[in-house]
Amino acid sequence: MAQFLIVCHSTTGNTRALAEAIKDRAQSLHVDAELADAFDVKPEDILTAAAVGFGVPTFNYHPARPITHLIDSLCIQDCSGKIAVVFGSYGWSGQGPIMVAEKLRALGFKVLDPVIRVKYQPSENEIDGCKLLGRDVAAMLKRIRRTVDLNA
Ligand SMILES: Cc1cc2nc3c(=O)[nH]c(=O)nc-3n(C[C@H](O)[C@H](O)[C@H](O)COP(=O)(O)O)c2cc1C
Repeated sequence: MAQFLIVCHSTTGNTRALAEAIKDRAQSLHVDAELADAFDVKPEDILTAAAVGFGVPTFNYHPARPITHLIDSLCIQDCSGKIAVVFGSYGWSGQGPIMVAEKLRALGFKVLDPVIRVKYQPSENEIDGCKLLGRDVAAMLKRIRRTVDLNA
């Protein structure tokens, strides 16, 4: 799997549009980024990625189940220092991404700000915000790679 794995659950495409923007910007900066549906991702795919994006819409006042199921399966693994970004579309309460970010921090992930929440379909400005997040992840991964190269 990719160096930057973006895992997404999206029923009507709103969260997926955010995920695509993050992935496209990271790829444009020559980062090995891949977008996958949560149903197709295994815990080991997350453990081998250096950075992980979680696209999580809110349903029934909770984060989408396929994403929490995946995160719960990571609980006994060491995720400390792994970079994460969290984002998702919502309709009225929108707590899904916040709850996921808290879970990830408790697991040791370094969750970047901002956790992006978008009401229903993203606007162009909101897509631009996702592109900035993709750029930030790319910059961090490049910095890590440079440090590893210098120490080799
Ligand atoms: C059955 C159902 C339950 C929902 N529950 C919530 C909710 O509790 N809070 C909220 O903010 N939005 C809720 N929504 C709205 C969705 O989060 C919203 O439609 C979102 O854009 C879906 O994103 P997606 O297209 O990526 O799946 C609900 C939508 C459906 C269909």
